[in-house]
This record gives sequence, structure tokens and C-alpha cells, in this order.
Amino acid sequence: MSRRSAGSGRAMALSGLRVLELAGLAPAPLCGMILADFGAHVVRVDRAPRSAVGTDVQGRGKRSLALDLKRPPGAAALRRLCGRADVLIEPFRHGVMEKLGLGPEVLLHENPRLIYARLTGFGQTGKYAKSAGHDINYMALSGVLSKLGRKGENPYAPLNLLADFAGGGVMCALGIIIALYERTISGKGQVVDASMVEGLAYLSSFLWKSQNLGLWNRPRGENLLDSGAPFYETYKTSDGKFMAVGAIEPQFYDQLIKGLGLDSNKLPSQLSFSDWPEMKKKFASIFAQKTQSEWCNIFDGTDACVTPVLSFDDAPLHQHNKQRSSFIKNDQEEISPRPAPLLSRTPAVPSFKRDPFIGEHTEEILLEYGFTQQEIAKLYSDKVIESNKLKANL
Ligand SMILES: C[C@H](CCC[C@H](C)C(=O)SCCNC(=O)CCNC(=O)[C@H](O)C(C)(C)COP(=O)(O)OP(=O)(O)OC[C@H]1O[C@@H](n2cnc3c(N)ncnc32)[C@H](O)[C@@H]1OP(=O)(O)O)[C@H]1CC[C@H]2[C@@H]3[C@H](O)C[C@@H]4C[C@H](O)CC[C@]4(C)[C@H]3C[C@H](O)[C@]12C
Repeated sequence: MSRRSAGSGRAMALSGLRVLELAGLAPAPLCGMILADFGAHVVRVDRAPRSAVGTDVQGRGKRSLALDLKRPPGAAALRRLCGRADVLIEPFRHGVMEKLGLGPEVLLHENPRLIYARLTGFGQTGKYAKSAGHDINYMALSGVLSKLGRKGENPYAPLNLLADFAGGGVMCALGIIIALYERTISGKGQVVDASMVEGLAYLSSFLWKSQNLGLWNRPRGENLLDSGAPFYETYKTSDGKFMAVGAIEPQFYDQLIKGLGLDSNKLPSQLSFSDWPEMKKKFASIFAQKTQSEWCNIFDGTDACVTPVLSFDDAPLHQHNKQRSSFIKNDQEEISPRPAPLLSRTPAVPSFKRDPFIGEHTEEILLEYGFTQQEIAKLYSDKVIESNKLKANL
């Protein structure tokens, strides 16, 4: 397969890599989208019979094949596809793939080079391996949720960003890349058991390993980085917007104090925990006196570590983000973040086309993977695959 991405003419880091992503909820689609953004040929294997609408809003750069895995010819078709793929991403709880006869021992036996990535909440073993769950449950089990939240309040889940996407989608992509690198040496594939509980726990290594520093020994919401400190907080401005303050180091804290028009000689020391609640009130009353843009005029260009809290409407329009083209607009005028990180020679070149409809590429994918027209016709007549050309052409 070409080392160049279709349409862009530029080489991408993962060009030529064949990925099969079994359609799932949120984390696996992100994992597949990252690989696609960096040049992999990602096929999303959707369910047939297909539902009226898909749930994948992260289908950028992917193609869709609609296949009924519950029927033996459908499972057999996936086995054949896996025979020619580099990576399989499966997002079901433990046991589902085995029940379909598509467990790792089967697929790796047929293609020993396959990277079989299993992206789950609880992992492949253990008491909860077969239990349903969502981001908040995985966060809870990792220990991390207990650290999140304001003083006196219940633990608070910051959307489904941490377990689903950081500990799940991104960690799984990392596992796949590590396994692919190792395959260049051994020639062998392997199973990646990507548990979101463990992915997030690993991500929180800093919290675990800094416990002896005394950074977290106060109750939730009363520590340095968990909204306890006045210099690591958000503050409302006079126009109802917010500023984010992260002035941790003394030299940056001094600049914060200066920008707020305060005299450091008349204030308690920065790390006087008992004064933090009062200092917060003081900072809040000062921030409330000016608009967000007035505060930006004061703090931009300083090292006070003060930035505006931007809405989704405002973030793409901010001068800094515009200067780096940090957000992109696709052919449907939808705005989303540009893939990160930026690679100097082989950056990601995200697709600007709309996401695929379920089953839009069924036939072309099967042909590409070596199925004959007769075999495809049989799969159609057996109702094992579906095509969605009509909708795609509307
Ligand atoms: C954004 C919303 C999603 C929120 C995410 C949430 C916060 C999360 O945490 S996601 C992470 C969930 N956990 C995991 O992924 C861990 C691993 N997986 C699991 O544990 C489980 O899969 C499960 C618990 C998540 C689900 O369990 P379930 O019992 O359903 O599934 P499994 O046991 O795994 O088994 C799967 C079965 O399916 C069969 N299968 C699979 N593929 C095929 C196939 N090709 N053919 C045939 N059969 C197949 C398989 O064999 C298994 O069968 P058995 O059970 O018999 O063994 C979004 C949630 C809803 C979205 C909205 C909605 O969709 C409507 C709109 C749609 C529109 O397009 C977009 C807007 C929407 C409003 C949409 C918006 C968002 O996407 C949502 C809100």
C-alpha cells in the first residue's frame, strides 16, 4: 500500500498500516481516529443489520464495513480480514470476542503478526472483567476520582475525558504503537490488554509517587492543585467569563500579585495554608472588577500564568491558537482540534471529508482485502454484510 496519504500527497507516519476497529462507544473510536489522522487505513467494522444511526462521532478518516459478526460467515469474514490486517481494535467486555470464535488465540494463530488491541474498562481478567461500566466507574476504581472535586463536595467526574479518552483511547493507541515497534524486531504481533482503570491509574503516577512530598495529605479540594490554593484556581470576571490562574512558583506568583495590583508585603506568605480561603476571596473580588479581555491585557505577555478560560466558540478564535492552526474546519464546516502532537517531517494530515456512513465502503474494503465479487455477492445474499451507497450519494 502507498506510503502517501490519499489526497494530501504528503507522507504520514502510519501510512500503509491496516487497522480494523470494531465499532464501540467512545474510547475505541478515538484510538482509531488517532491512527487514521496519522495515516493508517482504518476500517470501522459496524454492525449489520445496521441501526438507523451510528454513535461514532470520531469517524474522521475512516471507512465503514457493515458486517454481522453473530452469523458464522460474518465471523469467518472478520477472520479473513484479520489475516491481512496489522491491528485489530476491539471494544467489548471480556468474553464477547471469544463467544464469537474471534479470540486472540484464533486470530493470532492465523496471523501471528496481528496486534490485537482489547480496549476495555476493567481489563481481560479480574472480578469486574465481565461487568458493564462507564468512564465514571473506571475512574472510581483507579483511585483518581477520589482526588477530584472541591472542598466539602462529592468526588466530581470531569466529563468522560480521563478514563475513556486519556486512560483508554490514547493509552491503547500508545500500546499499539509500542507493539508495532516491537514487531519490527521480533516479527510477531501480540495482545494489548488496555484497561481504562489501569490506563488512568498509570496516567496518575505523579499523584501516587508524590504522596510523600506532602502535596496531597489534606482533604479533597484543599491541596495545591485541586482547587485548594488561591493561586491555582479559576476566577469570574465582570462580564461573566473566567480567568485561569496557575501561578505556582514564587517568581510567577509575584507577577500575579503585581498584576492584581496587590502589595506582597501586606499579604501572608504564598504557602500559608490557613490563609488560602481568605486569599481566594480577595483574588475573587479583584478579578470580578474587570472583564476577561481587560485581564488578558494585563496578564498577556507576563509570566503570571494567567490565561482566559475560553469557550468552544472562543478557543479556535484565540490569537495563539490561530497562530498555530490548532483547530481545523472540515468540508461540513465543523470545527475540531487539529491532531496532536505535531511531527516535524511527517505530521498528521486529518481528513476533511465527512465521517463515513455505516456500510458506506463495504464492497470496496472486501475487494481490497482479497474477497472476490462472487464471495461478496454470497455475503450479501446471506444478509451478512450491508452496503449504504444510496445514503452516501445523497
Ligand atoms: C457519548 C455517549 C457514550 C458515552 C460514553 C461513556 C461515558 C463511556 O464510558 S464509553 C466506555 C464504555 N465502556 C467500554 O467501552 C468498555 C468495554 N466495553 C464494555 O464494557 C461494553 O461494551 C459496554 C458496557 C460499554 C456495553 O455493553 P454491551 O452489553 O452493550 O456490549 P458488549 O457486552 O461489549 O457486547 C457487544 C455485543 O454486540 C455484539 N456485536 C458487536 N459488534 C457486532 C457486529 N458487527 N455484528 C453483530 N453483533 C455485534 C457482540 O457480539 C455482543 O453481543 P452479545 O452481548 O450477545 O455477546 C454516546 C452513547 C449514546 C450516544 C448517542 C446515541 O447513539 C444517539 C445519537 C446517535 C448520533 O449518531 C450521534 C448523536 C447521538 C445522540 C449519540 C451521541 C453519543 O455518541 C452518545 C450519547
